[in-house]
Amino acid sequence: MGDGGDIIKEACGVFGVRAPDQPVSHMTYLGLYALQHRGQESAGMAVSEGTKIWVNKDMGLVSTVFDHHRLAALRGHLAIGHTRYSTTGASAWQNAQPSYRMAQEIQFALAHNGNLVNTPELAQELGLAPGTVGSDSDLVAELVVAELAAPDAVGDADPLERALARVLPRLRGAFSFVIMDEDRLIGVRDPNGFRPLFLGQLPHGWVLASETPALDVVSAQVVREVEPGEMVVIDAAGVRSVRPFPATAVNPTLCSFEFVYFARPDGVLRGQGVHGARKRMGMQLAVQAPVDADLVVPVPESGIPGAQGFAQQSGIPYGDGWIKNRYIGRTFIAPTQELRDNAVRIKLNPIIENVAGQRLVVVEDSIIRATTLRGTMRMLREAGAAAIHLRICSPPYRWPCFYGMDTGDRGTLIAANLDVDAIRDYLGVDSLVYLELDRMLNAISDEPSDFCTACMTGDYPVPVSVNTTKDMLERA
Ligand SMILES: O=P(O)(O)OC[C@H]1O[C@H](OP(=O)(O)OP(=O)(O)O)[C@H](O)[C@@H]1O
Ligand SMILES: NC(=O)CC[C@H](N)C(=O)O
Ligand code: SF4
Repeated sequence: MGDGGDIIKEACGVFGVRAPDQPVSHMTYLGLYALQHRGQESAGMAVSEGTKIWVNKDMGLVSTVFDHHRLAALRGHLAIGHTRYSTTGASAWQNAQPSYRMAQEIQFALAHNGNLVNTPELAQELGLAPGTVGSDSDLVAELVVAELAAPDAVGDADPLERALARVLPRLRGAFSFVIMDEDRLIGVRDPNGFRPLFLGQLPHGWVLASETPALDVVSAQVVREVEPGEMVVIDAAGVRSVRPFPATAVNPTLCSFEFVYFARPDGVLRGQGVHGARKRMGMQLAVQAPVDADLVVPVPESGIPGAQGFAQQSGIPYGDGWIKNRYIGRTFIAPTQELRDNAVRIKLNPIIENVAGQRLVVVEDSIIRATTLRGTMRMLREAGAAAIHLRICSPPYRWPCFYGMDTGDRGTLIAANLDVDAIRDYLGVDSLVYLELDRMLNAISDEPSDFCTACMTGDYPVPVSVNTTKDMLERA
């Protein structure tokens, strides 16, 4: 199980709004707050007042970084924002987003959800000295600057759009971008659409966001998803759709783990409610692996809909096994194994009267490095559970993700190193069953082939290089 020094992380959250005469920085704050679960390391926003773009970002949660005074100073009609989980580049202020540049008298800022898989090649093409940029996202800003400065760019009617049209097709991997200049809001989704991106409408404006709950909180109507391989340009004239990628590159493979864990359950992806999909995963588990038991309990929080589905399908009563401390976020983001272990103990405390003497079905969304379940299963045994039957709403997570989740090396992934029986013994449970892949995909969608499943199958939709490391741009 590795040295425990790697961090398992998930996708970032992006938000953008163009709404003249509206408090766009406050709206961005609300949107980022709704996307906090996608990134808890740093938060930032860029706001345009028409001639200048102001950037404010810092390490920490959205509510830590921004207060009323900071927001009040950020006035304008256009803003983008970001909540970060680092996948390329250290978790440090200089890699916080949005990235801002001013080149050839053109200002722009960009925020990125996803992870590029050709970062070393792109950095080499640019001839950047090591350490010039730390993250793949900042590298994209540098690529745009280089195109703005290209001799044949001089005099172009729209240098930024021209630069994007030249840069975007060179990027490989996962990227949902929100980009702005002084007056335009731009959204881009990679040809695979690994990470979500939605377009929403206000009475007098437009919004882009990683997930639909971020549109809900600013009272924007969901219009549609930005399509894989699409760029939307939003200005005073409305929304314009551009296709910067060759049609042959478009191959929709949305991250299936968005449905399992990343996305908020109150959101909708590909027209499917996430809560409903998780519930169906639990129902499928009950069909695949029935068991005689007294109570179905979820591992809060992402295991809850699956446990509800398992209980409904099996007829076994549903109950609470733990109380979750409401002041703690997601746990596997802490930077050391010791902190992660402690976070689990602080986050979840068993309800002894519910579990003592009971034969339990415990439902969880996923096992990555098993920090959560090692802690929570120990708690259940200490609380006197008579039996523990563990059911997981996804297949074993055996392969690293290179598309926006930092799973370090394979040594950190428990299912890459132990078979299911050995994991059952490691966790000290009576039985352990993972949901079969087909059942998981059928629970998600009527079109189950249109998803990335690489971390469960090793089948990577976009080829990945084994030479990429998180600090590849920062090494001297
Ligand atoms: O096997 P692990 O390495 O522990 O990772 C998997 C666990 O991490 C997540 O919980 P998290 O606390 O991040 O979020 P949640 O509150 O949404 O369940 C997930 O729901 C699993 O419980
Ligand atoms: N998880 C993400 O989407 C991260 C975005 C980007 N790769 C970064 O590390 O900042
Ligand atoms: S490898 Fe897994 S986590 Fe990464 S994009 Fe694919 S399905 Fe999602």
